Amino acid sequence: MLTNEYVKRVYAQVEKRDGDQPEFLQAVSEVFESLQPVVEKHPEYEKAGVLERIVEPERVVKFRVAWTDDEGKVQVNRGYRIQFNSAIGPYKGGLRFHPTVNEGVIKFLGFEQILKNSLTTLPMGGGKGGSDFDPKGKSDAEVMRFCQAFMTELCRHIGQFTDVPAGDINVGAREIGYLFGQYKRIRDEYSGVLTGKGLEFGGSLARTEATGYGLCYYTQEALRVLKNDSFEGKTVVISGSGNVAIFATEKAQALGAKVVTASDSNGYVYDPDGIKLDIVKDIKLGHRGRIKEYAERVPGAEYHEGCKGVWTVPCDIALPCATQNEIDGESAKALVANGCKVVCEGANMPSTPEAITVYQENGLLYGPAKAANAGGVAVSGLEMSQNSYRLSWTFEEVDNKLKSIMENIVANSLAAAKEYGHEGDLMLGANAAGFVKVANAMVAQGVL
Ligand SMILES: NC(=O)C1=CN([C@@H]2O[C@H](COP(=O)(O)OP(=O)(O)OC[C@H]3O[C@@H](n4cnc5c(N)ncnc54)[C@H](OP(=O)(O)O)[C@@H]3O)[C@@H](O)[C@H]2O)C=CC1
Ligand SMILES: N=C(CCC(=O)O)C(=O)O
Repeated sequence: MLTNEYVKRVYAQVEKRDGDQPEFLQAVSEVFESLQPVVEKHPEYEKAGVLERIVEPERVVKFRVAWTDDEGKVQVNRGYRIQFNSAIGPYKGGLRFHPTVNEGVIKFLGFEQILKNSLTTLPMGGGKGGSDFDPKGKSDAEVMRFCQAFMTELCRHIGQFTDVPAGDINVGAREIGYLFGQYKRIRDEYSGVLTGKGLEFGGSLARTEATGYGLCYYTQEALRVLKNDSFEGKTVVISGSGNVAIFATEKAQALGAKVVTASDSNGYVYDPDGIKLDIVKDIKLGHRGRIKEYAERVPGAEYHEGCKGVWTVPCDIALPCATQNEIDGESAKALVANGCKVVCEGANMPSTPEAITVYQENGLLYGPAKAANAGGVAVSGLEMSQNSYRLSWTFEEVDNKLKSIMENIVANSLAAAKEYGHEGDLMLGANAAGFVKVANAMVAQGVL
């Protein structure tokens, strides 16, 4: 609940101005609740208007994307790039291609990205972009033509020292390659303007694995510090079967857990013997199939239509890795009833406020997305470092840096939580720790 007058006043402005953007309001509300003890301790932030400024993007770019499909029919989509905050570095954040994309969704993602990027301690500001383009069912040629049309406009606004996009939902290696090629063609510039690039043209080893691996490094460290426990012998429920889910599964299994689920937007599979990741990779990475196929290929595995049921599967640890608001209050209660003690978020904002309340009331270890899934953007930052050095580090070098960054995020979150009177609160600590660095930079740079 908001009680601090400054926080309440600014949030009321956001509600008035952006009332048609529910996901953005949800993201701001959670952060603002955490920041109340911070602004009370730092009156200089109110004097400098930091909250009023941090909730207003520095720039919103919205553009038409016209392209032709394989039948020669003209298609029109909307493109966005929201350059939210550059106080601590160039704008940095993913691109999402999904029919649900609108300005409010990109603003929630971009706002989360500001604090997430700060937590990595790397010099990256916050931004996000994407389009309502749906790659599902499109040919490679159609995806290429869309990406080329999208980048033809976007390239006016980005650059290695200005704004560095990367992947997110439905933007993977294929899309980044097409986007990179078009940027290079138009700007005649060979630079690290995107991350998640192919290894042949400046990509970083371990970037593909980074978000999922980082989620598990974060969870493992939080379990060690707070519960003197680990993944060893635990049953884990994971949602999604894309980039984050696949590599979270891989690392959780490597750390001794049994992962029993995977999902996509049609439904989920439950494998009591443990997910066979090679089969999931073949389905998803090999031929872009549906997760239903897993149950047809694996004896003993069950397929269930609809995604919500995944949260009724008994587990010790839940790692949501699909999309925002996939766990509501009812699903959170089901998790608790079935023994879940840990929820760490791989997806961005996958828990509703009601779900978070259930976690807190039942004493679950809750690792918020902006901290737990920061491994992806962290290795993106390391890709930018390698591009600047014009050299490549080994997988082990990058993976070791990633693990250290994620463990550091746990430590800094807990230190901030203690400083602001909420010892052990990983959500408040992450919001506070991420915010203070950005706020201090905004104060130092003047009112702009
Ligand atoms: N890629 C990255 O570097 C990072 C991603 N994230 C976040 O992680 C989450 C997953 O992203 P990523 O793995 O990259 O994306 P992918 O496109 O690789 O995978 C997304 C997965 O989530 C499922 N999904 C997407 N939308 C919905 C929906 N509305 N309902 C149910 N399932 C859905 C997809 O199923 P289907 O195939 O049927 O659509 C797919 O299995 C997102 O929240 C993203 O913002 C966070 C940090 C970094
Ligand atoms: N989609 C991402 C990754 C962003 C990036 O690597 O720039 C995220 O942090 O949500």
